[in-house]
Amino acid sequence: MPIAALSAATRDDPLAHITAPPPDETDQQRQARLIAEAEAKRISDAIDEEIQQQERLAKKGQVVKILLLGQSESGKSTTLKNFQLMHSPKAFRAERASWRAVIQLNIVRSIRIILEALAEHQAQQNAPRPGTAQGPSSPASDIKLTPDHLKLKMRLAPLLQVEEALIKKLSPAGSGEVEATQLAQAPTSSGPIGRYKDKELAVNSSFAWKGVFNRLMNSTRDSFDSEVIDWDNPEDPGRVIDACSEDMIKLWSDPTIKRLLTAMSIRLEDMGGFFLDSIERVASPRYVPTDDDILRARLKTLGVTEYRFNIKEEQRLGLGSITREWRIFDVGGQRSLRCKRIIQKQDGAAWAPFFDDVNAILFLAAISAFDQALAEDPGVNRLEDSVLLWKSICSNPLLSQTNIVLFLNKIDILKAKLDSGVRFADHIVSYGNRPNDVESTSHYLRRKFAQIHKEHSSAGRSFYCHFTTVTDPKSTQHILVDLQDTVVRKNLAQSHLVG
Ligand SMILES: Nc1nc2c(ncn2[C@@H]2O[C@H](COP(=O)(O)OP(=O)(O)OP(=O)(O)O)[C@@H](O)[C@H]2O)c(=O)[nH]1
Ligand SMILES: [Mg+2]
Repeated sequence: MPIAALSAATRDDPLAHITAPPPDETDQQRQARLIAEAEAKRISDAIDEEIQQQERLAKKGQVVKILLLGQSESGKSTTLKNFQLMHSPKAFRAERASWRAVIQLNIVRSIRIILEALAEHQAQQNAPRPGTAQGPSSPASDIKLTPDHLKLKMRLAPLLQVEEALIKKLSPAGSGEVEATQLAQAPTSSGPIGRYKDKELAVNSSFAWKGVFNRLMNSTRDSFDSEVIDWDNPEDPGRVIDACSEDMIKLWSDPTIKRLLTAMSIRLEDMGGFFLDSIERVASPRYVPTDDDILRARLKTLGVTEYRFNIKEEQRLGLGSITREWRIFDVGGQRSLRCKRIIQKQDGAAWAPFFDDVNAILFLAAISAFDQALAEDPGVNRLEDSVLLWKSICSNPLLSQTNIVLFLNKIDILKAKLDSGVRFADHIVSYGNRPNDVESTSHYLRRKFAQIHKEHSSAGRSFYCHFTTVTDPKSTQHILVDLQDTVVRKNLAQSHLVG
């Protein structure tokens, strides 16, 4: 056909030229051609739909859902940070500006606890009340504060105003996402263990607090962006913290104050967000948090947060390389929150869409907390509460098919506590006169948790348990790789893909 015979549009499209119907096509031929084309389209659409369906199914099989459970401060969010550090280190590091503010808040909280202890001691010295924790015969009663201590206390007072500024910074106006009020509450009279624990900054699930530093969060750069922190801003809380750093060091290293804190059973170094041993570095004007600092920072979770990672499995299980999406749900462990949630789950209500097809539960128990009370209920021993929670998870019929991996966490604090002379058997009477060392106590607890698992799990559920210090990224990441393997293997076995 001469080019001149084609329409302008067809001339521009060489394919149209090839597929165009013959110019001398009869009505019959045209009819047959249209039927053939319709049939070809039907087959092509069916193939497309089949491919899409396969993709959907494949995707479904490749999503792994993990639920982090355990009481408040057991280390759930810290475990999640380890996942982030492993699988999206850039995003993890891009949040450093936000964590800097949290760490500053953690420091102020530690100082506040000391200043409140000094005030309490001072009040007791001026007007001793018999029968209280600091009555005349208490271990603290012979500790005398000097005028220098009181001057130090006054010089550190501006730090308390910094607290307010930091909370404001971390709670964007009108977001409704952050419940920061708990930090400024008056101390309760629940004794040394529960006294200070309820004063914490807590964030809601959507992490709007990090939005303040959004530019940095979205950055793909691995370096710290000096645009995000206005180092020269006179309002930057870091300035007051820097100005107070020498006095903070003096306060924390003072032997009388150390003795007073011990006498009042306040072990700041065991609490989350403890940075007083690194004040010089952390309070320095251009401080940028390290990975370890972020893992040690404390920010309480409210609600549920979902994180997604793509995890590539290299040649494991002989199936070649495959990328799976992992969804990890971090649940606030404070008692009121978790009870409500679990009840809701048992009712099959609000949480069902999240958790019905969870592949594994990662349960954390802070076994160093054997001598501590719950912040939310000072009459309850933390370890006992953790064991009861473990029992309720193992025996929950809705979770009977879900694999559970147990992390007996905070081994480092357990060791430090026992080494400092705290006796395990004084709090866990059933321990009897076994050795007061980390090896014996941790294995004793492992057996307890295993026994409950055996008695309350459905038949055939395996017991997976690790001793962990999740603030140590190196050892934790080994364990998480192991966990990934276990979960994937179990998942495949349940889908009858492997034996
Ligand atoms: N030394 C030490 N500190 C730990 C360990 N695990 C967690 N922490 C610290 O304990 C604090 C509490 O940990 P989180 O991960 O916030 O606890 P959580 O279970 O998420 O607590 P909620 O959000 O209240 O449910 C943080 O400051 C952590 O850095 C550990 O193994 N050793
Ligand atoms: Mg948390």
